[in-house]
Amino acid sequence: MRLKVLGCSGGIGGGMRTTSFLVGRHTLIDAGTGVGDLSVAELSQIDHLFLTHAHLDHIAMLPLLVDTVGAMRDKPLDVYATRATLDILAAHIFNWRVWPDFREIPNKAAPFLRFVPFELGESGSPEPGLTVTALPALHTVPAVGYRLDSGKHSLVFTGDTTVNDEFWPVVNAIENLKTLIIETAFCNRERALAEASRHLCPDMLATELAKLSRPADIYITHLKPGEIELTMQEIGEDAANFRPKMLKNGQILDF
Ligand SMILES: Nc1ncnc2c1ncn2[C@@H]1O[C@@H]2COP(=O)(O)O[C@H]2[C@H]1O
Repeated sequence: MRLKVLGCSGGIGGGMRTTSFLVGRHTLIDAGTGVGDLSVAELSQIDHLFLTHAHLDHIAMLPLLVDTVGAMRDKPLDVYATRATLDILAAHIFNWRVWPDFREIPNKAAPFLRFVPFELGESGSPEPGLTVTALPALHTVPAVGYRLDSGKHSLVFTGDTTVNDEFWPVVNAIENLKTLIIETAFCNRERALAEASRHLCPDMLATELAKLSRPADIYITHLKPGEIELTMQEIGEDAANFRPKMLKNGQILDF
């Protein structure tokens, strides 16, 4: 199975895109600004969107996606997230004020958009050769990470999270773990902000990675613009033995 990074930055500008991964041809993980780089034909092929949480940098393109391709498709776009996250989207985005409620357009019986509750620990298979499982995450709003299992290897994405002891036993039990994409939003100088906004800084990342008991290729995501180089330098110092690499926009990861 193939994952293409459409966006992995903690902000925008200068070619940066916020979080979205295309998995296979029909599945998205999060719908940040990177989704806008797909062609209309590619956008129309998206059948399944798994959201980690409701923050704007992870959902920004969902309203535009469904409006752009809805009429070209013969089935709804299914959005999988916890009930808590779906409730936030219903109340604050698809509320007819910020955006029309595409769960009722063109009609409730055959809508362009469908919400599918997908809770922590739940697994689903959106396309052949891909099983998605929701993993624990701790953020300022309800959040999950995801395990993507091709049957051969698993790739784990933390989503936005801070220090979380519940996450690591689940990851350590994944026998076919190949890749871990983990966030580090801020540099060490911004530790107070990392704690307030429930993210990680390099020092916290090192504490977290010490809980990983399996070998894995480790990629860093969600670096905030303006402190990318410093944060990666600090990661190189604080977590050197894990050889973390910076995840890049456009990068392809096979698993
Ligand atoms: N006190 C705060 N709590 C949460 N987020 C904050 C705060 N101050 C600034 N932010 C920013 O708001 C952003 C919301 O999205 P993120 O969680 O990616 O990252 C967060 C921070 O960059």
